[in-house]
Amino acid sequence: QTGTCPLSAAANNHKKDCNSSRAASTMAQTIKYLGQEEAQHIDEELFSEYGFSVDQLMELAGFSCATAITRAYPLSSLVKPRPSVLVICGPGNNGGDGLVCARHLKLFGYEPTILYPKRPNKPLFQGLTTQCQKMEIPFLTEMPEAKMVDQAYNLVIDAIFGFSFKGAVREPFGSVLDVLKKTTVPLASIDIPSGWDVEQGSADGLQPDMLISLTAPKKSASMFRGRYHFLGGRFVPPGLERKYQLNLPQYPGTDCVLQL
Ligand SMILES: NC(=O)C1=CN([C@@H]2O[C@H](COP(=O)(O)OP(=O)(O)OC[C@H]3O[C@@H](n4cnc5c(N)ncnc54)[C@H](O)[C@@H]3O)[C@@H](O)[C@H]2O)[C@@H](O)CC1
Ligand SMILES: [K+]
Repeated sequence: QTGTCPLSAAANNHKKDCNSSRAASTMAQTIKYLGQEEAQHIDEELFSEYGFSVDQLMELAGFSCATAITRAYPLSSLVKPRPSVLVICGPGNNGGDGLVCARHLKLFGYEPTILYPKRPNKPLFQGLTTQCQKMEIPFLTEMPEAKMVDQAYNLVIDAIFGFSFKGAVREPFGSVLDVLKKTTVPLASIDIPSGWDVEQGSADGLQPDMLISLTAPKKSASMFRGRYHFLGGRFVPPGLERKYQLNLPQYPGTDCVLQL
C-alpha cells in the first residue's frame, strides 16, 4: 500500500499500522462477502423486522462514506487548489447514499458538485436533493468529458449503482461509466463499483481506488484492487449479524468506519 496512512493519523487509541496490516487482512478473510440476494434480504429485514426507516440507514451509510473518504483523501492530501469532488448519483438508494455523502463532505470542508441525472419522484430523494441545494452544493446538468473531470476535480465519488444493479447498463449511465473509465483522478465507489456484477465483478469495468462496503462487503469486493477498502454502516443489530453469520470486525471505539 502506498500513499498516506489515513488510519494512523486519525486513530487515537486504536494503534493500527496501515503498512503491516496482517491483522486487518486476517480479519478481512473472516468477514462474510454477501451474494446479491442475501444483501437484499438483509436490507428488507432491517426495515421490516428491525424497525429501521430507509432515510435513517441512508444517513448513517452516507455519513460513513464521507468519513471514510476523509480518511483516505484528507483535505491536506488534495492536489488541486480547491478541494473539489464530483459526486455522481444513480436512480436508487445508492444514489441517495451519494447525496448524503455529498452533504457531509461539504460540512467536512470539501467542495462537492453533484451529477444526478435520473431523480426518483419520491419525497426521500426530493428532500435529500433540497438539503444539498440548501448546502449550496452545485448540480451539473450533464456529465463533463473525461479531460474536464481530471482538470476540475480531485476525486470522483461513484454512487450510481449498489447491490440491486442487474443486466446491461442503461442510459444515461452507460455514457457516464464510459467517461469514468477514461478519467485518471481517483474514484471512490460506494458499496459496489458501478457496472460491476454484484457477485462476479467486471474485468473491463471501473477500477476504483477506493471501495466503501456498506453493512458487509458483497462478493465482487474480492475482485477490488484499489488502495482503500473500508467498511461502513455501523448499524447491524446482533440478531441479524448472527442470522447471516456476517462475522463483522469490531469497529474501533466510536468510529463509524473501519479499513479492511
Ligand atoms: N441495506 C443496507 O445495508 C443499506 C443499503 N443502502 C444502499 O442502498 C443500495 C441498494 O439500493 P437499491 O436497492 O435502491 O438499488 P441500487 O441503488 O443498487 O440501484 C437500483 C436502481 O438502479 C436501476 N438499475 C438497476 N440495474 C440497472 C441497469 N442495468 N441499468 C440502469 N439502471 C439500473 C434500478 O432501476 C434502480 O433505479 C446499497 O448498495 C447501498 O448503497 C443504504 O442506503 C442504507 C443501508
Ligand atoms: K456505486
